Amino acid sequence: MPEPLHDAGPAPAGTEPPDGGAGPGGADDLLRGAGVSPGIGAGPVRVLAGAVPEPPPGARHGGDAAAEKATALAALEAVAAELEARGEQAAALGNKDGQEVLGAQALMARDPGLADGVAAKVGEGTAAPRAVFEAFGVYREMLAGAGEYMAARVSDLDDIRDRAVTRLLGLPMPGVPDSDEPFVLVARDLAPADTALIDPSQVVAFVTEGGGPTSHTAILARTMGVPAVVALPGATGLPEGTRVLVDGGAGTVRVDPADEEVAAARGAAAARAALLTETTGPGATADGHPVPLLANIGGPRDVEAALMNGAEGVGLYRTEFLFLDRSTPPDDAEQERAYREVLEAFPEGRVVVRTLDAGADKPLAFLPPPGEEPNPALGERGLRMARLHPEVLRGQLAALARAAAGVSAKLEVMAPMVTDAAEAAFFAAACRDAGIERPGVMVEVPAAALRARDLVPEVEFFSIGTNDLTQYACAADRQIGGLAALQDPWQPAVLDLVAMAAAAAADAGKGSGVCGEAAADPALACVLVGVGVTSLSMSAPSLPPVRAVLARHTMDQCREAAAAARAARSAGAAREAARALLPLLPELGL
Ligand SMILES: C=C(OP(=O)(O)O)C(=O)O
Ligand SMILES: [Mg+2]
Repeated sequence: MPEPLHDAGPAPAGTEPPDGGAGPGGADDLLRGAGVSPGIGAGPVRVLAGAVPEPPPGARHGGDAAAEKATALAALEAVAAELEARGEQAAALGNKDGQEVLGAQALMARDPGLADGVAAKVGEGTAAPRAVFEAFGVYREMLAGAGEYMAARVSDLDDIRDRAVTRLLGLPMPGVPDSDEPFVLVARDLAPADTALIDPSQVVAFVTEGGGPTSHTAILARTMGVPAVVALPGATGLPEGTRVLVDGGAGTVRVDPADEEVAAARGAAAARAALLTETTGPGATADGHPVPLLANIGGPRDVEAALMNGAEGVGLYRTEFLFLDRSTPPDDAEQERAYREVLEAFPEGRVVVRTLDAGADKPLAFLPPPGEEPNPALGERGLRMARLHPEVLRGQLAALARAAAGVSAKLEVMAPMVTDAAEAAFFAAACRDAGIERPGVMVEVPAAALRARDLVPEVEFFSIGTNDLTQYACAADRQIGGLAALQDPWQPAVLDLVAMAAAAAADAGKGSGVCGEAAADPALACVLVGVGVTSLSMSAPSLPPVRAVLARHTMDQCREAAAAARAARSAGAAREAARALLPLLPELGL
């Protein structure tokens, strides 16, 4: 294995070395990945099954066509019934759209034309799994060629086909597994669609092989308050049902933990949580500089956690999270409802809504990229996608303006993936045309940070997205777990870019917040404040530790830590230099 060059980021993933003090069960039982959502979760492993293999072409059945046909049709009926049941589960979780999509899928599975196609293939001697696969193929081609809207339904069809083929081949079912007890969800990676139906009370932790600290899995886990470890090689090799103890702060997974170890870990987590509730009220440094602490949310269902953790408003409403599990564009009334519900939850507060960030790590079936993209993160996403579909942008802005009418919360709207002043001006004009007075932009492309002075006159505020800013500054795809050490916002280059954006905003008398995951690291939060950012937004469970740590440090301490971090030559050295100047909260392990 090559010598690691980057001392920053999580401990190298893998099994702890023999001298690592692995505790009961031996060294081999402690696995290490990157801890991305703190907390303790213990339970049996349930593995999210990977891709379903294509049944081999030319596979023939044994000669009893009638029995083979009955088997194939029974599999389709079982899939339809299962989809309906999942639809009811989704409805019980308040996800009516999910229920609609699943209901439509159940209808497709029962389509008489599809059954006829399967029967005809079986009649020709084709084995049931292959017959189902080929019969779906005919529909697939029809849909794919029937315009953009229908093409988006191909993935729904593929899902039904895969479920039926899986049953017929006797393989584990794709998608989030069912379980009659809370479990640890283990996966190669979690796609947005996989997570749409997760019931947070059933999943006690996430463990994935892929994904970096800013991947979708990490963000989702933090928002849900579920402990998570990503970038853990071989995680999906953990046998189904194995009991594990996940420490989402330390990034470890203990296999077959002793009961006392689970109890001790839970006790420590509870003590830590109790200590954190001692600092309350609006965010501020020890010497009274206000630093509004806002929440990152993905929809109305995250509001409760935001309020419970004392969010002063919303700093990033990721609107694309509302629509990840559907293949049709949301209608105006539906959007307005989802926005108004959040605005009403923060009377007099600030609510920053981001327009759809479709593409790359957040694909939306109803806004597919116009062509094949070898590098989706560098492709059509965010505002670029909105420029390709101006009617979608206009519809969203109009729904936002209507939602804000008559509510006391202050609506601000920002665009993702903005590169230059012309794009910022385009977006601000679209907002103002819709009656939105406070347009802003995310600064998450290095070009936008480098030329922040050109962008700032066009808008009312900046919100710095350190997840993408780090990805692009360090040329390290945030989806790739193996690059976790380079996806570290402590990289001095990233801190320099943040400082440039913050300075440009301050000189223009405007605010600049950070809404990337960097804001959730208490020490880095102090550094960001010292660098000049004026508010911090993060997933709700991260608010108490950041509030507590900020309250222990003066603005001067933050500035000194920031200067020391920026003077360092690596992410690890920057972290160390800053921490040496920040007493933090050692009693909390910070
Ligand atoms: C907040 C950000 O946006 P997202 O993670 O949704 O891309 C970011 O890039 O830092
Ligand atoms: Mg981003």
